[in-house]
Amino acid sequence: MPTGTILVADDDAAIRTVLNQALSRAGYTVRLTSNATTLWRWVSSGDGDLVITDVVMPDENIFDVLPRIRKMRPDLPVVVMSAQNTFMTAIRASEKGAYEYLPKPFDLKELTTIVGRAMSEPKGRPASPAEETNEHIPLVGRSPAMQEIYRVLARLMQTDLTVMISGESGTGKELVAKALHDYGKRRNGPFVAINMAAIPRDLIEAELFGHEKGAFTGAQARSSGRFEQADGGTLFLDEIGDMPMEAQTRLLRVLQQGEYTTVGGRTPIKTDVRIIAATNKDLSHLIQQGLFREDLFYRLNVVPIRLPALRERLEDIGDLVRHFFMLAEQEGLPSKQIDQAALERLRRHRWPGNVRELENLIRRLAALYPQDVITTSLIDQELSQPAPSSLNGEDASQNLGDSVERYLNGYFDNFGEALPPPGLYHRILREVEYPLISAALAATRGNQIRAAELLGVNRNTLRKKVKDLDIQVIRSSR
Ligand SMILES: Nc1ncnc2c1ncn2[C@@H]1O[C@H](COP(=O)(O)OP(=O)(O)OP(=O)(O)O)[C@@H](O)[C@H]1O
Repeated sequence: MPTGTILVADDDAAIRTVLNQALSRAGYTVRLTSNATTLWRWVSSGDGDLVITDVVMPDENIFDVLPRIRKMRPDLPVVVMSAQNTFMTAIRASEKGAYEYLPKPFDLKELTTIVGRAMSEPKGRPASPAEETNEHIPLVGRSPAMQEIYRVLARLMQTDLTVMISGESGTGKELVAKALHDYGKRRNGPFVAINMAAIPRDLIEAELFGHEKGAFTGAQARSSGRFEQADGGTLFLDEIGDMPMEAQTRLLRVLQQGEYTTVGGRTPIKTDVRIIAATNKDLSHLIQQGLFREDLFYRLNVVPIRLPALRERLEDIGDLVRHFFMLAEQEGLPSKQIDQAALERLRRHRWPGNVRELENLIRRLAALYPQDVITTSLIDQELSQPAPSSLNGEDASQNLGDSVERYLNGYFDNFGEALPPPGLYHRILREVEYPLISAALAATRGNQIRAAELLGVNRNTLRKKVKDLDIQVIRSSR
C-alpha cells in the first residue's frame, strides 16, 4: 500500500471530493484546499509529498505560485490540472516545472498512475523539461484552422494515443509530430523518424525492426531497427502510404501484440513506442486499390489530424514570414523587413509547396538580396523563377561552368560595392546539389540505390543529402 501526503488545491468542490475519494482509497493521506494561499502555506512549512492543483484559483494563478514552489522545494512534484485546454497551457505547465499536466476532464486511473509514479521516483530529478520553450514556440500561426490543431494537440499532450497526421507536402506534419513528442510525456525519450518513401522498399522491414547477422545478403552484422532505437520514445512513420504490404503486415502485428521479431530473428522483443504516422496521400484511395491494409489504417488512425494547406490559412503568412526572417537572422543572414504590398503579393500566391515553399523563399530573400526591405518586385522575381535552382541558363547547350559564372556575376552585382553574406561556398554548392540529386532520383524513378550508383556516391551519403536538402523522393514502378 503506498503512503504519503497529497495536497490537493481546486476551487471546484466536486473535483476535491472525487480526488479525495480516489487518492484515499489508493492509500494516501489527502489534504484539501480551495485556494492557492493555503496551498502555499502548507508547501512552505514543509508539508505534503506531492501537489495536485488547478491553474486558476480565486486568489492566485498557479503559474505564479509554481516558480516559488520549485525554488523552495524542487523535489516536490506538482501535477497541474486545467480546463483551459490550449497548447499554451500545456506548454506553460511544463515551462513552469510542473511534473505533469492533465487537461480536464481526466481519467482518475491515469491520475493515480501518475501519482504512483511520481511518489516512487527518486528525488532530486532535474526540474522538468523544456528549457527551450521560452525562446521557441514550434508551431507558428494563429488562424482558426491552426487554433483547432492546437486544441487537439493540447488534448493529446499527456496521452500515448496513436496519431495519424495527414496533409499536403510541406504543411508541417513532421513538425507537429515533433511537437507532440517534445511537449508530451515521452519527451525525455528518443524521437525517431523514418520516411518510407526515402528507403528502398526491400530494406524497410530491416530498417524498422532490425535484422540478425546473415538474415539477407549483405547483412554482415546484427543491426538494431528504428523500433529498438525509439524504445521509450516516439516513432514517426512518415509517408506511411509508401510502406510495402509485407512491412504493413508486420507493423500491424506489432501494434496488436506490442512485440516484434527482427528480420531473421525468432525471439519476440517487447516494444514501448508511441507511434505517429503521416501521409500526404489519400489512404482510403490506397485501401480501395488494395495497396494499404484497412485494418492497419484503423489501428493507426486512432486520432486523425488533418493539417491545412497554406492557401487555406493565408492569414498566417505574416507571422510565418516574420518567423522565418528571424530564423535566417539567427543563422547569421542579414536582418530584413517586408513591406505591406509584398506581403499582400505573398497572400495571392497558391503555395503548392506550402510552408516549406514559403520558408525556402524567405531564406533565399534573406541570403540573395542586399535590400533591407523586401518589395513586391523582388517577390515577383523570385516567384516567377522555377524553384529551387537559379542556375538555369537560357541556352541549354551552354556548359554548367559558364552558367554558374554568369549566375555569380549577377549575384555579386546585386550587392554593388558590398560583399554577399558569408557562407557563399556552401550556399552555392547546395544550389547545385539540389537539382543534381533530384535529377538522378527522377532518372532512377526514386530508387536511391541506383541513384547513388549513377551519381557515384555512397548510399548513406545520398540518403543524408536527400534529408538535408529536403528533396521529395517519389518512387514509381514505371
Ligand atoms: N506552422 C508552422 N510553423 C513554423 N514552421 C513550419 C510550420 N509548418 C511547417 N513549418 C516548416 O516548414 C517546413 C516543412 O515542414 P514539415 O517537414 O514538417 O512538413 P511535412 O508536412 O512533414 O512535409 P513532407 O510531407 O514533405 O514530409 C519545415 O522546415 C517546418 O519547420
